Amino acid sequence: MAPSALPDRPSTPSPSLPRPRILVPEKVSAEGLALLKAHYAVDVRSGLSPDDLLSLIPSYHGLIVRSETKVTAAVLEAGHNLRVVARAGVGVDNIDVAAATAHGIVVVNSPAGNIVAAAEHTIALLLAVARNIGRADASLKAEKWERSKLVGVEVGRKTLGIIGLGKVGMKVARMAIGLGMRVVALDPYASADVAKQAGVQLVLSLDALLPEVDFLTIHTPLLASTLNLLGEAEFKKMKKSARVLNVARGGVYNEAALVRALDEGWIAGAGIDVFTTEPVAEGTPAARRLAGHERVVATPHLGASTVEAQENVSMDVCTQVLEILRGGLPTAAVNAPLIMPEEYRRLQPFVRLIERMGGLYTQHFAGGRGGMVGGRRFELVYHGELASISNTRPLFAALVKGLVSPISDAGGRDVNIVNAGLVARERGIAIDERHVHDESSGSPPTYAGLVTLRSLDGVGGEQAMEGYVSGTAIYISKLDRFEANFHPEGTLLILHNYDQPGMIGNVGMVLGRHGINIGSMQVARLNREARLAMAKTAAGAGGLVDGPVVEIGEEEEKAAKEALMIVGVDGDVTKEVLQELVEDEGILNVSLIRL
Ligand SMILES: NC(=O)C1=CN([C@@H]2O[C@H](COP(=O)(O)OP(=O)(O)OC[C@H]3O[C@@H](n4cnc5c(N)ncnc54)[C@H](O)[C@@H]3O)[C@@H](O)[C@H]2O)C=CC1
Ligand SMILES: O=C(O)C(=O)COP(=O)(O)O
Repeated sequence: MAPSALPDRPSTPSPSLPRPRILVPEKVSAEGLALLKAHYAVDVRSGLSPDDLLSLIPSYHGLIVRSETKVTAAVLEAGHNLRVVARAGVGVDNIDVAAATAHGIVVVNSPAGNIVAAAEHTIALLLAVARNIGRADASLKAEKWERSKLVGVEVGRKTLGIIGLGKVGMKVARMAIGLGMRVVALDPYASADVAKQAGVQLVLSLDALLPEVDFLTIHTPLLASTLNLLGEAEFKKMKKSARVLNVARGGVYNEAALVRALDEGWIAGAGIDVFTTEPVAEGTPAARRLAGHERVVATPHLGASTVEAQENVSMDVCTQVLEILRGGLPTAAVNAPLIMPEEYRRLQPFVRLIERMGGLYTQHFAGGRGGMVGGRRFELVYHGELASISNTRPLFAALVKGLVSPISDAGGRDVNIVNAGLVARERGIAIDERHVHDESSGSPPTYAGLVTLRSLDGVGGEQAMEGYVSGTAIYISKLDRFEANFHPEGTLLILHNYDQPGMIGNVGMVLGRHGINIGSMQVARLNREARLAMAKTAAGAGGLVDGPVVEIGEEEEKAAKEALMIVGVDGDVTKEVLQELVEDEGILNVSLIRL
């Protein structure tokens, strides 16, 4: 997702708006931060206490953390400007994701940036535990020479058990097979085919796994279902010579039980990188005893701490933060519909188009009044290329965001793709989606994809709008009964007027008097169906419904010449300006649209 592929949003915020601010309370690699520093104010502040974080967070729009910062519900509540929390790594157990979702804050991570590092660290601990590397090093530094006390075991031809055969687990499996080990794994969600191809034997229960293994490693996330997955009963089922590893999360092995298993000799040793409470020195007695145990090789959560992994995760998350703060979509959102990078380029212009259509609906048809959007039923119809897209969740969410953003009073916080579904339900907005594959259905062949938005129970009958994407540019091609072709962008005045001489000049004069610059102007005329309907009504009035000669009265003639004037403006359009415009001869109404 190169920034150059981004649509036409400004690459830096407008100078009149305060620069968005990003807080980085942990060590995050400079490569990614440099990307952000070009656009935003980035404050790297390590060593913050939880109270410091709470008091600082209200002025930040983005927060980038690793595993040390606890992003609690209180922090998310206090961060009323926050739009994104980025985890420069994999595990998000230090972030209250549910609270972030409720507040409409996107949580992103780097799902693959550090898996090699984590797998290699696991292998490092495996060999260190097998060959007593930690004790040997300490002993030699204490000027001892204890060769006979430090005899190890080989890993080749031994059995490694893996719990959690995901990205890290699978990498560890391949490396272990490379070391000549037999690998057995337990993961109820793993693909049997993938496991088989990698030469890993899947088992179905802990009971089948534990008595078999010489080494055991866990690579699951910390979840309610994995907390204390192994306790005293499980350690007792293992061989006395077995050694266990943990480069996933503290708590999957019950720490007190593991200490007891080592003390009592139920197992022979452990290699531990992660603890229930970190840093360990300030942690629980069990965590401290584990780290200090002579049969344990302990490292201070170093699994992801390689130069390469830190560069990867930093680039991954900073690119997403940049994108989100520009109004774009993340590629690895933990709490939002996931858009794969290959889908991103294709969907992004449509997401923008549909969001703008929603904004246009609320501000033009509903006049910015929330009551006219809430409780409504909409139909979103995808034509052309768009009709073949099966994952339309981002498009659906974009419509909700567009409809609700202009009337959102959620403390000024933007509605985004994370909380859009929730917001729609709260406001009683229903959206039906329809895919129209028929090319002859009205989709002009040059359009990459056409979208129709209808309000099915709009006041005064059905209201419809059409838009399309060409390249990365977006256009509105129909607004109710009018054929248009304008970019739904910036500040627009949409004037509904009689199509008579002098209209453009008058509007120009009013705006000029108020120092408002016109950036673009377009006249949208009634579409064919509207003109035909008009003619039929007129003919009906004259009693000549299907007759060749249609007598059109003065009023009908005027109505047949209705048009929309779409004026792109720079500068502030006040209520007074709108009033003056609407008082102009020939203007039926005016709406001010900010997109
Ligand atoms: N120590 C460190 O610095 C690092 C730690 N990690 C941690 O490693 C863990 C794994 O990361 P990934 O492989 O990227 O995650 P992943 O999501 O790719 O894999 C996790 C696997 O665990 C499996 N699983 C879930 N519940 C299970 C259960 N009850 N029994 C058996 N299997 C279960 C899932 O099916 C999945 O295949 C995460 O907790 C992550 O935070 C990751 C990177 C660095
Ligand atoms: O990515 C993960 O899940 C990790 O545990 C890495 O943690 P860290 O970023 O090194 O604090």
